[in-house]
Amino acid sequence: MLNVVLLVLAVIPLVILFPHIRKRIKLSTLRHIPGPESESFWEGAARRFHGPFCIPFREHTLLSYGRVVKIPMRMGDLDLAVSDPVALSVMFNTYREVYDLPRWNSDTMRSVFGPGLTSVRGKEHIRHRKQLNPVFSVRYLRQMIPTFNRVAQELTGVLGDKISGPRTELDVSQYFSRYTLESVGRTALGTSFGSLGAEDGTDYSRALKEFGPTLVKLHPWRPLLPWLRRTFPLPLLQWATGVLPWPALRHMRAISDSVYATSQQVLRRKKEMLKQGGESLAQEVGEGKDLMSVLLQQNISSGPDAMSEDDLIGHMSLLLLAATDTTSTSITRAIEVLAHRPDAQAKLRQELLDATTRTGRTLADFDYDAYTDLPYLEAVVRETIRMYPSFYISPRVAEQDTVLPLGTPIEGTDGRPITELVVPAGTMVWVNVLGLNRDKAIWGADADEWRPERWLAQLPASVADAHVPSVFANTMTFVAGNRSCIGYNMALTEMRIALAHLVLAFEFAPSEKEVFWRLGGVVSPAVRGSTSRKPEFPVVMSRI
Ligand code: HEM
Repeated sequence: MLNVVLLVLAVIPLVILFPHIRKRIKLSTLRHIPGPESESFWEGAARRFHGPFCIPFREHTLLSYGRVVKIPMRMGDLDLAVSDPVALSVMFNTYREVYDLPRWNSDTMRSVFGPGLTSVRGKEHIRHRKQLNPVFSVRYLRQMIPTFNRVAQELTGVLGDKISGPRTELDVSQYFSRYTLESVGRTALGTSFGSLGAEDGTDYSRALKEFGPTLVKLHPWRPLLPWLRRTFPLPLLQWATGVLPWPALRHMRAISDSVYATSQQVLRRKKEMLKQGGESLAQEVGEGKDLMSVLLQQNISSGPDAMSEDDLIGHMSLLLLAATDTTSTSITRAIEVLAHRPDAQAKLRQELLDATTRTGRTLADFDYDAYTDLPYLEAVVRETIRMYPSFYISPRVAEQDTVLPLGTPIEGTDGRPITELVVPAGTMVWVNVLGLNRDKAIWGADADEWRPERWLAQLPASVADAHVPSVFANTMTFVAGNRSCIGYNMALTEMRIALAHLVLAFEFAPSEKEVFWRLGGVVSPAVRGSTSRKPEFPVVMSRI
């Protein structure tokens, strides 16, 4: 009897550890891929690669080792970062059902926001995406231009009021954030979050802003979430988040409650207006043309495929989250480079002046085509999102063993060429957005330089020859495949409009304070020496 008990006790750990041991053995095929050193068996390079101040290490890792990078993780695990266009094409096309968001990622989003696009996986994602795709078409975007113009005018009005004297230093970060939140609030949800000049914003806008930095604090524990969700009932987990003495977790719970309550309130009001019909809808902020109103009307005729109230609430919350900081930090990056490059700033301002004079219209009357017909503005936008993507990496996990062919072989650490990657199931494969956007073999020797002029001439043949699987301008900024950014056209439009209004109204020069970039969900600006957790971007402004 004792022997049987001992045997069982010996077998249990083996059963638990077997999948991990098998994965470690399979991972050994990747051992000669170049990458940063591990700090220790327990830590790998995880602490340096994730966390608020990881940006310099991330940039070094993603830009220095070539198109495939091996990143040692905790307890001997390995992640890959891939920027080889052929391998990425195979991931996004042939293996589109194999490489999905990791479960810890979608489970986090689901726990906080409910079932939005980034919370669902596999077939459920395909169904939701099919329902949402049409409302993101350029057809609807064209109708939103007057709203974006109005919000951009509010932005320049609020900033103009803050300028006292010929040159004033302002922290514009919060105002750019409010511009993007208000733009997407009015056009996507048909709701307003109040004046762009209000000092503190609403509970909802604060909750959305605090999500990213709080998530970065909880990141090391996220891999446990799928297991917790499988093991314990949801009400118990929800109760625990409210009582455990863990400030970041409790904060996340408060964020979740606040976002859910507001989205629910907006949705119920919208449904009520829809029931009352045309007159009532026309008086709403979005005049019944906002994406949620369109979606609700589509939903009525969708029969059994109609989205539930929880689905719609999840979509609303996640759309706002995905739309706000990503776009505002891209606008901030553009203003940062323009402040350092007065020549480019003057050239852009001249193009805008010429266009308003030629057409006899002010920017407030510009439509979609008028904005896309400004080559230098377009070049500034493209070059900024190429050089400074809001996400340097995008996560995917291999759900089964796969082989990814490489377009260009890499040299292994043993000096031998590697032509394909044998990727075991369960391996994290990060899409190396930054690496691809700055790949010198694709973009040329000046790939690390912000040079909008590259977009005014024919791009080098190497760009077309690389066949980058991209949704915009051969860059990986919005990723690609069935999980690519659904709102990229809206983001680009908001950027064009904000930059046009800002550069025509103000001149920008760098602050003497040192600005650096850290991870707060997306890559966000901060001031060296400041203790603030919020994004900060001081810039010297004068009225034109
Ligand atoms: C410059 C601004 C933006 C950037 C750089 C950006 C980038 C991205 C990236 C990289 C992804 C893919 C993430 C992944 O594959 O893991 C993504 C997904 C997404 N984005 Fe954006 N985004 C921006 C603006 C927007 C806007 C304005 C909206 C909505 C109006 C939006 C809505 C979404 C949604 C809903 C997803 C999830 C798509 C899915 O899982 O099917 N984004 N975005």
